[in-house]
Amino acid sequence: MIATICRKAHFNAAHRLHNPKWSQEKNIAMFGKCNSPNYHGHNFDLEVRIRGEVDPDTGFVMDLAVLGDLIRAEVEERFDHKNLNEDCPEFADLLPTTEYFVKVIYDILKPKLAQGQLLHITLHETQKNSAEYGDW
Ligand SMILES: Nc1nc2c(c(=O)[nH]1)N=C([C@H](O)[C@H](O)COP(=O)(O)OP(=O)(O)OP(=O)(O)O)CN2
Ligand SMILES: [Zn+2]
Repeated sequence: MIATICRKAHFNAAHRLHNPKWSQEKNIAMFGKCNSPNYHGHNFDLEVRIRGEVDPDTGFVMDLAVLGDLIRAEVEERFDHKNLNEDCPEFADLLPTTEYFVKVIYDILKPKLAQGQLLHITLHETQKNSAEYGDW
């Protein structure tokens, strides 16, 4: 039997949307207040979904407590209370948009999963804005 499990997490981070290849005028025209030079913060809500075979001995796709520990160690420790532009090498050459951030998190977690387990990430930047990336 195949099933999907979901673990939620939460962290805070600051960022600025700024494309260094563009003029200041073009950055402001595209990103508006998100281009503010002194950064701004978001309360990110993360949903990590794993789809795979249910182990008949445990009834688990994966132990959700173990998944929670993995998210804490690999995502929260790395990004919580960080300035994405300044503190995080993942964004040295990448705009810290929700679209890119959700793929960064996917790329961190995917190698940690067991063979055959599928991964789908939803990242809520605000209550209104989110992005998804994954194997389905
Ligand atoms: N496709 C994307 N668009 C935007 C992203 C993004 O990551 N992907 N990010 C932002 C900014 O980070 C911004 O901080 C959030 O924008 P906005 O929706 O304007 O924020 P508000 O919650 O203040 O929205 P209101 O409608 O003004 O309440 C922008 N776009
Ligand atoms: Zn923002």
